[in-house]
Amino acid sequence: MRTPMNLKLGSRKSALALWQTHHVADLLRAAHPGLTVEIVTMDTLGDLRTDVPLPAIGAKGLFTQELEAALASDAIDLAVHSLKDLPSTLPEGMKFAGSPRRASPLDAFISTRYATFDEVPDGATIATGSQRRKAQLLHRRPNLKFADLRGNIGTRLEKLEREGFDGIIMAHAALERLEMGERVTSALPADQYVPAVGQGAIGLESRIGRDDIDALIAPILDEATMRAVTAERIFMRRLEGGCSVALGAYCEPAETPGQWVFHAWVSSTDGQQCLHESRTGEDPDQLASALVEDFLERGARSILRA
Ligand SMILES: NCc1[nH]cc(CCC(=O)O)c1CC(=O)O
Repeated sequence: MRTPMNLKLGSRKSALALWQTHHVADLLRAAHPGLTVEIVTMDTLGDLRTDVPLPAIGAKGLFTQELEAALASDAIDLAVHSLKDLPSTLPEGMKFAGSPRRASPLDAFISTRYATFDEVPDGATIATGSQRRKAQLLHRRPNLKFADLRGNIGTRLEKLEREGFDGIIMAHAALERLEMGERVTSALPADQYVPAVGQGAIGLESRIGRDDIDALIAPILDEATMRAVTAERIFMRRLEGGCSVALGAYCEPAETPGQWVFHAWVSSTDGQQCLHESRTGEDPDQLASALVEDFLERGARSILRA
């Protein structure tokens, strides 16, 4: 098989995207001494429209489409995404090629006033751009106020200070990767605040038929991460849930070897109508399928529309 000697990785330009792409480049160079890696950066629709809340833009693949066009024309060989941003159904000719080892999947609470989310008093204002996070917080604390929060990680931390929010919620992995882990006030437990599908994982995307790329990336993929995120994406695909609905799914190894726990969450955007369950079993895909069928029977579709 032909191994390309110069590999072109496609990336967004944000600090987090670049960190993740450089991480993939380092892993690939370590696995293939002599390989040269070039990083091609581009803006996506989601980067350009920072003025609008994400659900209002509405398009699928907000952070991925431009990179997919580059894959289609072989301008890049591999696109490096946050897996969370990669839709469950990809454009024709594209595939989810796998993930290296996942970082923290958790949501982080960041505040200069309160040590934990539970200490935040009624009436306080929490900022987040995510419908899922808002719904999960509101479910427990219906008297909180919310503000929208968009932009890259640095911008969001600045807004916490400048706008005087009582707290913000962001992905723990993003702060860790950017060496701002000390900014995390406390992490929200995954069984209560079920993370987004794929959160904390890098998602590699390639053009179907590039067997050379499959062979090249095989040594840097992580089996346990891929079993978990593949199951989470099964759950999401069946519900057609994108980033603008309150849907969470997180699969992790159980304490008993060979067992997995699948945490699932579907709710209305105000968090009032909610399906929430953690189930243990041997096969992540089967846990996802069984849970999603149960949730559909219990009205998941109408709850997500509410
Ligand atoms: N759509 C935003 C987005 N996409 C990926 C990450 C963080 C990294 C990750 O979750 O893997 C974020 C920021 C956030 O959720 O706070």
